[in-house]
Amino acid sequence: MIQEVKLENITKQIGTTTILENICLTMKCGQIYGITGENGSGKTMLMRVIAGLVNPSSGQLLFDGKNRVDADPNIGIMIENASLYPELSGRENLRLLASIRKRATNEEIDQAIRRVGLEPEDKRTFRKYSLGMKQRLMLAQAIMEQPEVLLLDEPTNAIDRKGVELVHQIMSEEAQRGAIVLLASHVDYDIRSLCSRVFLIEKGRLQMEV
Ligand SMILES: Nc1ncnc2c1ncn2[C@@H]1O[C@H](COP(=O)(O)OP(=O)(O)OP(=O)(O)O)[C@@H](O)[C@H]1O
Repeated sequence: MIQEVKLENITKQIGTTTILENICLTMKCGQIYGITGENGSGKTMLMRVIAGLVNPSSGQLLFDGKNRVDADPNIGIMIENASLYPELSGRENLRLLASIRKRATNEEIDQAIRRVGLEPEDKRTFRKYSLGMKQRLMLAQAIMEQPEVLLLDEPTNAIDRKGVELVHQIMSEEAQRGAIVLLASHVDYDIRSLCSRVFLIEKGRLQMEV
């Protein structure tokens, strides 16, 4: 398990626009961290940089003091617009994604689907899922490989009340397992009830602890 993820002066520029500016952040295993901020403030971009989906323009991202290549961190990410195949069932989608890294067995995939309150045997295609079901499946995808770092971008915005409690429970369980959990959310309740530390991002700058 990774003990610490450290961001040192992470900056991301696209063209002449600075999207993230000198972000410094240290996250420790077993903790849930929150990031809140207005639309367009940089929350999703920060998640993408930590996940390795986007390279920072400058600064360092260290996993137990090592760069990504040397540390090879196991990162789970739940992000808006995740591309799942509309014509495949939930289980088929996750099996396809799991075949890339081969870290989760079919049994572990089914377990993750059950954990989010869905049914692995459900034959319905992803296209026919409700918004909340889609979001649950994306959470199952994020946790199925037992990640060391779990990044959740607005994980509850389409989920019903009972589902929200379930998502909170899963996040707590993941932290108890030793994962570093980072949650981006506008939902005050999510942030306050779960996170040991909460940061505010404003125009790409990580401001203060709320
Ligand atoms: N590929 C891109 N090219 C140019 N600008 C981008 C790109 N991706 C994001 N941005 C810009 O970066 C800024 C931060 O976007 P980001 O999606 O990280 O915001 P956010 O805090 O997650 O917002 P929301 O709460 O709406 O999800 C925005 O101004 C956005 O327009």
